[in-house]
Amino acid sequence: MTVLESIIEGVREDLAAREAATSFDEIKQLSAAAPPPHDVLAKLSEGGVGVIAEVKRRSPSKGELAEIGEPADLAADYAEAGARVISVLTEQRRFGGSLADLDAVRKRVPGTPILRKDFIVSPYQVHEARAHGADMVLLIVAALEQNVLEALLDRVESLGMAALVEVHTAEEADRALEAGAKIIGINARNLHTLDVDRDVFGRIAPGLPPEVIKIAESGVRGPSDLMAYAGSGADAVLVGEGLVTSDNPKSAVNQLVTAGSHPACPRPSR
Ligand SMILES: O=P(O)(O)OC[C@@H](O)[C@@H](O)c1c[nH]c2ccccc12
Repeated sequence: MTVLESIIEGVREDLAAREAATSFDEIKQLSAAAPPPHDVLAKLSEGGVGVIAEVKRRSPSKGELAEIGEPADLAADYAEAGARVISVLTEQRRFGGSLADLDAVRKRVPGTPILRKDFIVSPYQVHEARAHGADMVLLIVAALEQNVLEALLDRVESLGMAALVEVHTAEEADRALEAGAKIIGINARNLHTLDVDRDVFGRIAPGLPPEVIKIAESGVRGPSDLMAYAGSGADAVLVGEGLVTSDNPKSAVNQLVTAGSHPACPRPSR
């Protein structure tokens, strides 16, 4: 079993427990009653290279990353420093996240779009994300059959949310396009082995249509990595570890935001 498969096994067990407590009909009603979602697509199209800053407590590759006191405080720092979207990991077993973290962040940064970062395998989780105030969810191509990917993408868009469709290979990128993805995240980390290869973005992104929003995920250590991804056509970078392990996450975000809006930074092609 690969790392991805074993994570998903745990996710399905935890999901079954939540489904037993709150029915699909109930979670649908809760999602319909939530305040309307932010327009993530517009936010990511603002020009320059944006920063998606992640609230990440631990990771399967590194274990405990940082003692994140209050995720809401961290998120407030990210937002004040100019992050366009805040990503909150809600997977519990490997990443130490929770829907409670999502709730806390939502409450603190009402004006900033939030990405629910989890291993989404069922429409239940999409409604759950919306019910807890998320504006965007992650859909990992490697984890989903094509028909399931397409059904989940439709579900996300029908709720007015955006999907970050994650790929790691050119074949997965073709599947993402086939499904109609508008925002594609190219993850430098292989979720089967956890190896990071920062060149993956530069190999795949130039082959994507210009209108697709391209996000470089993982392995960003600072402004020079952002500039390199920008040179290959990134609209935004998604950063976790480099921020939570920094002495000053707020200034780390600020440095990335400054680099992404600097005149010398290559512009996205759209
Ligand atoms: O901590 P990093 O290397 O900056 O990476 C952030 C983000 O890309 C990473 O957390 C991630 C990308 N895709 C995922 C899928 C599931 C869980 C986590 C992820």
